[in-house]
Amino acid sequence: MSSHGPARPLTAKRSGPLKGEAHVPGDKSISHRSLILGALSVGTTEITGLLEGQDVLDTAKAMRAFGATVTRSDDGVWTVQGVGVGGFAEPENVIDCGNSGTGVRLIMGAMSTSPITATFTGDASLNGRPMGRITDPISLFGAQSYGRQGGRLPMTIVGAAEPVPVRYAVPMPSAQVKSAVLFAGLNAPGQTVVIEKEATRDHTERMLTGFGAQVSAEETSEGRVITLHGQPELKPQTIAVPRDPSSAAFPVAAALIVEGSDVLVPNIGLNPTRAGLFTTLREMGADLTFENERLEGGEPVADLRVRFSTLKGIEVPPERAPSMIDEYPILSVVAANAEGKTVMRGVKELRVKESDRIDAMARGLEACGVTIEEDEDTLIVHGMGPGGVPGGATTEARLDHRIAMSFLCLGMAAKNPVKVDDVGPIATSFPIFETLMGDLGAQFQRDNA
Ligand SMILES: O=C(O)C1=C[C@@H](OP(=O)(O)O)[C@@H](O)[C@H](O)C1
Ligand SMILES: C=C(OP(=O)(O)O)C(=O)O
Repeated sequence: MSSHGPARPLTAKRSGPLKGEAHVPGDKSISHRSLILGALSVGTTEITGLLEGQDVLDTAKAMRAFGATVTRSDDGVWTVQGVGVGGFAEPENVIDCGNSGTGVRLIMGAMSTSPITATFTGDASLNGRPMGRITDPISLFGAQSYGRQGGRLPMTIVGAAEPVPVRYAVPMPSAQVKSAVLFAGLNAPGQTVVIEKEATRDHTERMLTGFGAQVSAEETSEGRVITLHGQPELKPQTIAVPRDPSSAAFPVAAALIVEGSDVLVPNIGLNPTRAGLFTTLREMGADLTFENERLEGGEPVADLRVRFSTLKGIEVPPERAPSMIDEYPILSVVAANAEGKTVMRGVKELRVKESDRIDAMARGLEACGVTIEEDEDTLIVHGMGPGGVPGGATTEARLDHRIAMSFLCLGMAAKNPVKVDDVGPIATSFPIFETLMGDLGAQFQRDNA
């Protein structure tokens, strides 16, 4: 059972050319961080373009539970009146982060160095995901945690009353873990140091600097070493959230595989730690150009112009994985429509997302007639050429928005319709997906229609 109500199936049918502009919602990573850093500032932060998906709404609710005042105006401007670093109040009830790994992990980090106790839970997907990757480093600051077997939610965190600063090498490529440690370090005296072997998305570092914290990053033989000076007074900011490249990935991919398509996806954040998919698609031969490249709020932004293309399979360099980690499901759909095989290695982190994304994509693609090879850390898709995927199956979303959206895109180019058993989870990150794709020309059919 999901916690978002009864399952809502949707079928995607082979669609005519996709045409027009796709205005995708705000960046999910930056939206969570805007709310949390706003709550840790002294004064009022103003946010435009916030992603109003369920994941981010759950983080807004959590920030209220920790004592911040979070409001939305009728024209969609969000304000957060913060309580300052170390100012979190103890929540009166359980914090439900829904489907959001980013939400729960960043908030656990942020509260773990305050003398308060909070209990966290989520939906069936989130309650199955590993939290040891957060409880290990926060225990070094002095926090305690009590969760289910295997470090799973529901979990109670007892924040450190007298936190000490930490030096921590993140054992897996994870921006969530890095960010949780940095947020914990905010309320520890002295310098907290986080080391990452592979660079992951750097929104936390950029935004901490924007909010007035002293943060520096240095490339060394150990990897990227990030140093934060604890107990700053964070200054409220005015934030314009760029549009999410991970959401842009869906109309971009659909346009590449649906014959005759020509789509513009304006104002997309192209932070290099996020843009790996677009590099990969170009290597496959995609007609994808960046127009009007510019800087907005310190982040590179461009309009993406994409046209249907005949693509070839490639080997994706494993070191690129962190910069496109959420895009492998949709890349595997594009790969199924390319000529030759696409090899994706170094992707075992996909197994601990909202679902085991290697298994979810492999089983769904196989059901649609695509040949797959996989091991713990690898997914290989044998392409069937443009429009060559047979389709004609029902695929499982497994409470995972990106799996649901990927299979709908598959259906738009397949010979026979592809049904997704539950598209409810799409509302966590891309609530307007169905309308936006429909406006471009995607053919969807509801069960009762
Ligand atoms: O920090 C973030 O905002 C995110 C980091 C990534 O997770 P990991 O840190 O688990 O790789 C990504 O998958 C997630 O969608 C958002
Ligand atoms: C992995 C994702 O999100 P989270 O970890 O925040 O649930 C995602 O959005 O693809």
